[in-house]
Amino acid sequence: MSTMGNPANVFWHDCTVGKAERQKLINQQGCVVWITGLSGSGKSTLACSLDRELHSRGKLSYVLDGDNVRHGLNKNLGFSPEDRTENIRRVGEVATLFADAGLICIASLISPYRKDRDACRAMLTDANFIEAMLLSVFMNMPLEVCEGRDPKGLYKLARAGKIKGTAGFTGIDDPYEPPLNCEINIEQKDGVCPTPSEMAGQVVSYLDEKGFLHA
Ligand SMILES: Nc1ncnc2c1ncn2[C@@H]1O[C@H](COP(=O)(O)OS(=O)(=O)O)[C@@H](OP(=O)(O)O)[C@H]1O
Ligand SMILES: Nc1ncnc2c1ncn2[C@@H]1O[C@H](COP(=O)(O)OP(=O)(O)O)[C@@H](O)[C@H]1O
Repeated sequence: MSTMGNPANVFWHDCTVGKAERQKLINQQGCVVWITGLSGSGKSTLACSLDRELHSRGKLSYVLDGDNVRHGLNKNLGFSPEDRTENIRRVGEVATLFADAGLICIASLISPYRKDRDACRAMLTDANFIEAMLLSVFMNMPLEVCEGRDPKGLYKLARAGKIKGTAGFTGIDDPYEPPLNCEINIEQKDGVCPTPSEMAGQVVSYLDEKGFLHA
């Protein structure tokens, strides 16, 4: 099975209910909040906090978390560079469908390679709009902080050379390429990390300011 290009003899079929009508129905604009950062940087924490905050405001959102998606849709993928690229591509495609459905899709993945994140942004850039429908959030936490948290004990395993398979562990022996430009940068101030609700608040303010919270 080839994942490159479009299969032959396959044609696009449009339905009469369009994105604008769906958005009007739920009074919001479909988009993707893409959270990237090292393992332990707080991606899932922010994703859940943001999901809850949007829900409490009557906005429909859905979280695509790397760890969770790897239990189903992407269960055949590992952590080689090729597999990570395919992981991000598939989640990017699913997130694009959710955004087209009118939802605020929160994608939370390490997504370590710039070219893969750029490809997702390109999927979500509509020629009719100046701004992309993807809002990139960088969990800009130092490796020492992430490693200090180590809730799953994976950094410990990585340092001991016990991560199985051919792939390295991100930040230890596999690269993480920080975004060159992101819409939101979450970082510590005076050595203190913002709380989950402060981080979510930062994203909600941005979504509100850009008009995504109304049709
Ligand atoms: N080798 C290696 N490198 C990085 N991460 C690893 C690895 N092996 C397993 N894990 C666990 O997988 C979670 C990251 O999955 P992602 O789909 O977000 O990764 S990626 O975007 O494809 O790089 C990651 O979850 P988070 O800690 O939530 O980031 C880890 O729990
Ligand atoms: N803003 C925060 N302040 C303090 N601890 C946090 C914060 N965000 C996350 N954590 C803690 O850090 C650990 C890793 O968070 P998690 O959201 O699982 O990260 P990731 O999804 O990037 O691996 C968890 O134990 C979580 O409770």
